[in-house]
Amino acid sequence: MSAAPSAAPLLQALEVRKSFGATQALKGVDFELRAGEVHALLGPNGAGKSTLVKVIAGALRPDAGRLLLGGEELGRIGPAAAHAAGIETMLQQTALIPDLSVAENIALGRRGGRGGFVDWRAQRRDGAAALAALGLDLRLEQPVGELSIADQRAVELARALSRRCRVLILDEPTATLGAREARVLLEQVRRTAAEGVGVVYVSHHLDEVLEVADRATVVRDGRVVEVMELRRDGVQARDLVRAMIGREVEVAQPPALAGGGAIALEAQSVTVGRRLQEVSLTLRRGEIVGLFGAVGAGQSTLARVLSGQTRPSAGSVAVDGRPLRVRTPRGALRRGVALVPEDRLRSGLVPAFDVAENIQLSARALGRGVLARRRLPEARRWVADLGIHPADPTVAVSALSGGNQQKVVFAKTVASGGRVLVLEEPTAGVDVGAKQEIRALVGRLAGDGAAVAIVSTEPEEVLAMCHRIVVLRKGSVVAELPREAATRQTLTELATGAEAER
Ligand SMILES: Nc1ncnc2c1ncn2[C@@H]1O[C@H](COP(=O)(O)OP(=O)(O)OP(=O)(O)O)[C@@H](O)[C@H]1O
Repeated sequence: MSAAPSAAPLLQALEVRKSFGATQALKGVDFELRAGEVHALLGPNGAGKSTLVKVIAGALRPDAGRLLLGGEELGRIGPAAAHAAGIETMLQQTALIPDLSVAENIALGRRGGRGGFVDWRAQRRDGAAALAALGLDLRLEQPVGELSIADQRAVELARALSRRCRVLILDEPTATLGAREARVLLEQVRRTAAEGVGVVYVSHHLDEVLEVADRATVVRDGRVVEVMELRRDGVQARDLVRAMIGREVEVAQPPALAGGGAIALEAQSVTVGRRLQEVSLTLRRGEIVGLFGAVGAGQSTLARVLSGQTRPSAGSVAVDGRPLRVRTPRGALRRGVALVPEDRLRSGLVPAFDVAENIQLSARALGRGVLARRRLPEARRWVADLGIHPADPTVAVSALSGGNQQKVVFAKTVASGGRVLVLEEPTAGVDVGAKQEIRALVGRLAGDGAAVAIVSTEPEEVLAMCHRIVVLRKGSVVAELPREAATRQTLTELATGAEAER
């Protein structure tokens, strides 16, 4: 059943309003999704994208407005009813059961046959059909826990298809994937839409959006500012940026190297079990070094070793010439080493505390906090520098959108006064405007003498920020190159070993 995008709306949201206390997250939003289309939802951090998809998925009750599915009023439904109506959400973390097989996971959550009996044969047939529709060649008996993250995502798509899902909501679905796997997933998303599903695609990755989506609705400050046709010739990322933030954003260039600073950090023959083998590396003051690799290549383990949070099984790390023998983030901070981890939940944000308190947390733990009366002005500076929204440091962090929480994590770590900064995916989930602000700030910190390591699976991230790029594959360093010698292509080839295979 291959369907071209049809013009009649499959899902309509009309005049949807939603407030949280004084914050009006949605100020009367109209949104329309057609069967068979991939429809991107774009906007800066805090624009209201997550709020809108939660309303559509029945997870949040709107204050006003209507939802229609196939022309019929959905009313005020909860998550279970939305699901039963054919509206599914794929979360950033997979929602599969690792011990169950591919077939069982695909069948999961489906109603049994008549009389409650599960018709296993029919389910296997459906499962196989869904996998085939996505172009997947997986064994139905294989436990899902043995699959790569990329294949697990694909099984989730197959599950949505086999459930006859009508609306599928994807929120940053490639977040945990490397570049090559992300492309495969985008193709599978297209195939899902080709089966007649309406796909809502929320992402800050504009190149992915241009590749996968037919249309985009751009939201800013709780309102729709534009609905764009993306399949027309000549639509480029910068057109999306202009619609999202109302101005053009310059492409960041790495800052000029401050000159051969002293060695701040030195790793020698670091090995961690089978995850990292004999990695040696130096970081100089004033220098920004990229640690680039595909997901699982070892760069996250290296980040934890460099920041003193994982002890290597062999080899050593020295900071300012002295061995780094710490185990906790606080211990590392005492030695001036700070890690901004990718996972905000592990990064010690206290949701109930306000933005200013969170920014001060690490510094205070070290006895370096600013005086109480200077706390707010200091926090206001961060809020302005990074464009944290809402621009009020007394708001609880739990009330911030995901991207804005990421900015607070960043501010908190940098405010702790670290001189060696290990930043994991520092701009993941933040909008294009804030990306440039964070990149500019990292450049200033290096200019002031900090040594910075940027850990990323995204070529753009290291190309935009770093003076030098170290490429890892399967736990080893396979190349080290100056920024001028690196391109997206060379980095991807080195990281995947594609070059070696040719
Ligand atoms: N549970 C909540 N309590 C209070 N305010 C909230 C809550 N959830 C969202 N908000 C506020 O509503 C606004 C919209 O947030 P939303 O999460 O929808 O933004 P978003 O566009 O998804 O952002 P991001 O790109 O950062 O994920 C923001 O100002 C946010 O701070």
